[in-house]
Amino acid sequence: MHLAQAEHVTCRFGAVTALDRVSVEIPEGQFLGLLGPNGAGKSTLINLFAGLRRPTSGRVRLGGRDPRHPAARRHTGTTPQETGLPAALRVGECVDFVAAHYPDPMPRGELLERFGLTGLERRQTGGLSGGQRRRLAVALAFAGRPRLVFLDEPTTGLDVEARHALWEGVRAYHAEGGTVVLTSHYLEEVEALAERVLILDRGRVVRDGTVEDIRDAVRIRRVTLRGVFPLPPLSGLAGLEQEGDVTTLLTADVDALVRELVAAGVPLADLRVDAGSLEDAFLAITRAESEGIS
Ligand SMILES: Nc1ncnc2c1ncn2[C@@H]1O[C@H](COP(=O)(O)OP(=O)(O)OP(=O)(O)O)[C@@H](O)[C@H]1O
Repeated sequence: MHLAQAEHVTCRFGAVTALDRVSVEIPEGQFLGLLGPNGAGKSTLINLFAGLRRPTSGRVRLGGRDPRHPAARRHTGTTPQETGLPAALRVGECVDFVAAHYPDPMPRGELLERFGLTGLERRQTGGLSGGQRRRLAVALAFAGRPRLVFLDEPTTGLDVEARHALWEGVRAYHAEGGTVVLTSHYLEEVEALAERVLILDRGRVVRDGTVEDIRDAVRIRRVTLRGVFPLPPLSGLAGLEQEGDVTTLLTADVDALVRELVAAGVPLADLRVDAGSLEDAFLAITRAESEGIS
């Protein structure tokens, strides 16, 4: 069953087309990573599903209904990119206030524990650190035991420990059958968690598949060499990283690259070839899109 659907959705803001005939179906239980460069339309799509906007054309459905209808959103939790919490309210009061809107909320203690916020019930939200505040905002999306959550950049501004605490909570929710739509600029998080990845670019869906599908579609490989040497001009190079005496070359054609290196007399010390990451594939796809060669 599909919990949420967008059918040929276009959303315009004046002259800007934020979404251009986007269709996507979100089945129950899926962990979907929504990726795209800045301004690709990710937040706009989430806002449509959250019932905050209506599309210029096309149709958006949540549990088979228009998401602007409150009943359609009863089983949905959302953490927008930016959230404001009343500074004078205590953490526990915030949770109780949100939980009161739902028939079967998660017990306060359990919710706070899931997101590493135990012991902060009596703290006013204005006295929380930025990371704690963000985690509370994310936790609130889960207060009503939703079937589907939309998390727009939930880990922005969190340190490593806080990110782990947050992912533990989200992972536990998904392991129990919860459906997650996540946008994040941390692609290694999406790579580790998402079962499906949808890439938007300038309002259009440019890729939709599993992490493996996306990586395989571009077949980017990471070729690593050790040593200090001048690099010759290389054709078909999709990226270059240099750290200390380790050079990493990204390419879709390892054979041709190695031939060029050999021909130029580059010493192939500690040569390693690894599969590219989701981030490598993402950058190759969005670069190709912006150059109009996909
Ligand atoms: N309320 C609005 N008024 C005018 N333009 C808007 C509005 N909301 C979004 N846009 C424009 O629509 C496009 C898509 O924006 P959106 O915020 O959905 O992108 P995004 O993929 O979430 O970007 P980011 O990664 O930067 O958060 C952008 O060009 C943005 O400037």
